[in-house]
Amino acid sequence: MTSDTPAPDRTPRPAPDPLTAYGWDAERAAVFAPYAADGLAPGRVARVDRGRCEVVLAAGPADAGPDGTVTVHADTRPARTGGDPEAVVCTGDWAAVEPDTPAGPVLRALLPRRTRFLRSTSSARSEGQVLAANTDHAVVVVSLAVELDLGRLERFLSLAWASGSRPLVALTKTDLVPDSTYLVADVEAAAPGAPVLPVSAVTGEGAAALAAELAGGTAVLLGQSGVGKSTLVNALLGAEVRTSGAGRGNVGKGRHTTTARELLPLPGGGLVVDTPGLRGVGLWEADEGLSQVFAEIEELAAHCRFHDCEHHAEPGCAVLAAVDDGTLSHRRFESYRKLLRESAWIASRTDARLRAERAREWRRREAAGREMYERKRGKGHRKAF
Ligand SMILES: Nc1nc2c(ncn2[C@@H]2O[C@H](COP(=O)(O)OP(=O)(O)OP(=O)(O)O)[C@@H](O)[C@H]2O)c(=O)[nH]1
Ligand SMILES: [Zn+2]
Repeated sequence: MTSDTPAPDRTPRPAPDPLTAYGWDAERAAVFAPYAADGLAPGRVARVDRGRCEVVLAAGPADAGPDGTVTVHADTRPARTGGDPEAVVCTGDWAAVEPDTPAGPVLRALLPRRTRFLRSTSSARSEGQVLAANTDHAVVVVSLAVELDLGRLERFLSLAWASGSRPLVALTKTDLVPDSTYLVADVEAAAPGAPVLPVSAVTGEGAAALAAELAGGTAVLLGQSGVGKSTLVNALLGAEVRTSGAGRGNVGKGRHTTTARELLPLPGGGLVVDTPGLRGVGLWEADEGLSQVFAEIEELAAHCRFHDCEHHAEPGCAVLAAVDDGTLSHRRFESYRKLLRESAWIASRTDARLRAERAREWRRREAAGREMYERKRGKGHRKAF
């Protein structure tokens, strides 16, 4: 191609990659280049179940599906995990697949994850369990039909932030409350940095706005049972899309489609991951998320006299001062402390190394506290602040 020709460029463009609808982009293609050179195909994991997974690949001419993809089944054991315990295949992963081996398609490697939802395991092992990978949006679903539990909302939001996904709050069942203005305001105050969308499956309010928010990526829905997650997923999918997978039948030898997958393309663009284990989970590795959810408290904490202030009774604590003068609500402060404690407890339970470190830290603090106390006593008066 010459750069000095004024005529419009009429070179034929390649057809859009069918995997684009599944989140394939230039950056992923660049990371994948060495695998492509090895003759491997990129695919997105749509479901994992007992050592087997479903992977969506761009279809060849022989097995053209309606959207240009084909779903294949493979073992979840990729060849190159580098011993990383987190490198266990999960829904949403991108993989390098050798499509045609005598044993069927084989996963050769996993691409690095941009985001992931982790759950700490109940065992003593320190690694978490990955529930979903490469999600861009985390929709925290809250029902307006029952009393708002802002503490629970804050917990889900910290999980969302910690995953690396962009949080979004969907307030469902607005048709059941006469005026949701104050409820929306309360939720907004508890969710800094996250858009809050009131929706109703009955009136259709907010459905288009939500679809527009999710159009550009992969979303997961989090929330308590009964808040309306399935209803929301169905509304996003539309009835047609749900059944179209079943109508596809067999494609190609040894390959077949399935309706059981958990990675569901939305008609307006984007995908939703609907993994049973992901809907209402406990807190795991959410410290980073907590500082996002409680951004204003972390900001106050920067002004505490001691940089490691725990906001209990320390002198010069800016957080306690804000609670005292009413700028920080007591409820929010307590919620912050509760979630921090819970998060630290889970971390310590699952990580012996951290436990040992923490014991050392407490000993150090105790000694420092004793020393300070002795010094104060020695001076015979309390320092004013
Ligand atoms: N009035 C009203 N009812 C709704 C709305 N959305 C969901 N519901 C009802 O709420 C109930 C629970 O909805 P689901 O979508 O099953 O809730 P879920 O969050 O998926 O629940 P789990 O599957 O248990 O996690 C159902 O009876 C729905 O019909 C809404 O916007 N308005
Ligand atoms: Zn403090």
